[in-house]
Amino acid sequence: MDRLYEAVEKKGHVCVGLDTSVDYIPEGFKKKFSSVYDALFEFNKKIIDATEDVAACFKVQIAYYEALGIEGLKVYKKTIEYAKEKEAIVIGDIKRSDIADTARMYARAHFEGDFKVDLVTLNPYMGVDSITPFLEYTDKDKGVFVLIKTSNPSSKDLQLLYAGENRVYERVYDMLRSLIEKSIGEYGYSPIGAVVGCTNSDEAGHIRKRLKNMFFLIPGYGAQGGGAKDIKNLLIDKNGGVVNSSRGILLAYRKHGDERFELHAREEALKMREEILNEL
Ligand SMILES: O=C(O)c1cc(=O)[nH]c(=O)n1[C@@H]1O[C@H](COP(=O)(O)O)[C@@H](O)[C@H]1O
Repeated sequence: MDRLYEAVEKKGHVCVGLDTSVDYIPEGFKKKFSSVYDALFEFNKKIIDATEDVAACFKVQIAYYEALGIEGLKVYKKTIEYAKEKEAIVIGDIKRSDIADTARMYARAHFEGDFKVDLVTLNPYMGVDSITPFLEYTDKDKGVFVLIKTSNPSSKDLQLLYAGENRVYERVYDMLRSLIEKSIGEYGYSPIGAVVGCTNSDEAGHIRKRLKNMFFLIPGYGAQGGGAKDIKNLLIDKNGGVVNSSRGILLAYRKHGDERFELHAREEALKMREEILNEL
């Protein structure tokens, strides 16, 4: 998390989401390759090349690759490796949750194995023992983002319910608090971060105050309606979070009526960075 904090200081708040659906690849570009998997990897490479100096990190959403089977997972692996070659910080958006022994295998798969990344997203629904196996890697420079208040409309179905005096998402924080407090890094953040969408403007200020020492992964920007104005209340002293945009960046070219996707992705990422900084 310290490295992510430093990346935000250096490059701004943008996290480029590589949720690359094959349908997002321009036809002209796709035609240059004999397989859809090559097209997918080359598309990701060009997006990484075009945005690496603007992006604090990349988030690779595994579902888009899993959906294509083994060959898709090879592209997931190669995409992570390519970003790592560029010394980028990579979040594996895997949203896992399972009993401790199984969680240990997920942790091994995504922190040590073929799909090795710096940070992963976790679903806290199964309780603290589904999270702790991942924390065995925090001394190896790894971290996690736990879903707290997500960006989707149905996040209110469970996360906003009261469990006693506090809402469920606050209880998730309370469940993690002692682990957070014993692992604070150089800039005041734990390797246990929080996913908090920027579509929750009513709760944003309260969430930021309540979730002490958690660095935020903030999705919902652009395609889901979140904007720069929604970010300010989720940050502290202009840092403390990265803001993800996936479709907004990958598909920026479609607004321009040409296929220069890397150029438009870069422009979109620059614009997003600027818009956020202007609000802070
Ligand atoms: O954990 C996430 O990244 C996540 C949490 C959340 O609350 N909402 C959310 O949209 N996401 C992810 O963030 C990305 C959003 O994509 P876009 O809406 O295209 O920018 C997708 O990869 C989602 O899976």
